[in-house]
Amino acid sequence: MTLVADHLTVRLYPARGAVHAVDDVSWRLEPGRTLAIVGESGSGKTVMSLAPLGLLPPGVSADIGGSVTLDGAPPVLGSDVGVVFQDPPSALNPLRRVGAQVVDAARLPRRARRARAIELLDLVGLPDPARAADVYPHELSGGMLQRAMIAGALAGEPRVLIADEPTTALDASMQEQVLDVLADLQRRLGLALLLITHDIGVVARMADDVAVMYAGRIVEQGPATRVLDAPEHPYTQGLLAAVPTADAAPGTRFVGLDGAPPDLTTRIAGCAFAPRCPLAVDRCTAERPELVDGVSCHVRTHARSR
Ligand SMILES: Nc1ncnc2c1ncn2[C@@H]1O[C@H](COP(=O)(O)OP(=O)(O)OP(=O)(O)O)[C@@H](O)[C@H]1O
Repeated sequence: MTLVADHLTVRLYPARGAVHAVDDVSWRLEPGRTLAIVGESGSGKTVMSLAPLGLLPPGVSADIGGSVTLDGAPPVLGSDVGVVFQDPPSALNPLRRVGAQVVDAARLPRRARRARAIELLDLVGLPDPARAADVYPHELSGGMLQRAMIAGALAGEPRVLIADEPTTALDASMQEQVLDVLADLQRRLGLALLLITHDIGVVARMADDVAVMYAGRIVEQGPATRVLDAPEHPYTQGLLAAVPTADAAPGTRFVGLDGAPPDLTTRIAGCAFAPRCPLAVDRCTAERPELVDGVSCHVRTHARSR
């Protein structure tokens, strides 16, 4: 089952005004593959991934244009697509046992719930799953909790897992463990993984393909090896400039660039990166570049066509 975003646009309406959070992005995610979404904070990674499933920031409404479909139909949260959030302690209820929360997304009769929770906790490699099911969240380490969150995301037997910064809150050894669990599950269950990350090490280790977002748009997209080893968009080059990429360890984060991303309350006519771009020419501020062979840049496209 292939998850496809087709000209997806998301406009958010917080209490005042509108935010062009996602602006005409398209991608495909095949079973068993990992697509990493990278880009600075605020570039739209989370909204792009979650808004089509009805998951919006609190108090915000949205207009969604284009589509996200799984084999042609809108995906159902839980049973088609599971979501692993960034910060397990805040995503879990401290007053409910871990096992009960793990099976929230599964429609099961009461007496089957504990056994299923234990099965799921075992699937994600928790050493004593029966005990883990009966404890409260504060009794588990951060890494264990994140695994429990992954177990919960799998309760509805989804074909796709969206993981939003799944290792950011963890120390280095826990990060490795959680990535091992994700890679292992993917192999065993044939899951497709949409991985939102700031971490080049995570991209290098996990991703088949990468989409680089800037100001709600995809500026570069392609096989992870190509994008990491030979980035073409000036923004991707800037992101990767200061770090070794080939065998970056998990925990190696993208560096910030000088300057600030644009205000997304107004629609940008040209290339959103033009004001910060060392290569920008007049055309860049006037006309939005298309994504051509995986790169959305007038200067690159022009250079290639010569
Ligand atoms: N609650 C909100 N109210 C108003 N605007 C919001 C809200 N949440 C997100 N946005 C806007 O939507 C845009 C996309 O945000 P999003 O969270 O998807 O970015 P992100 O790339 O996932 O960032 P991060 O890496 O920090 O999670 C940003 O411009 C942000 O300001």
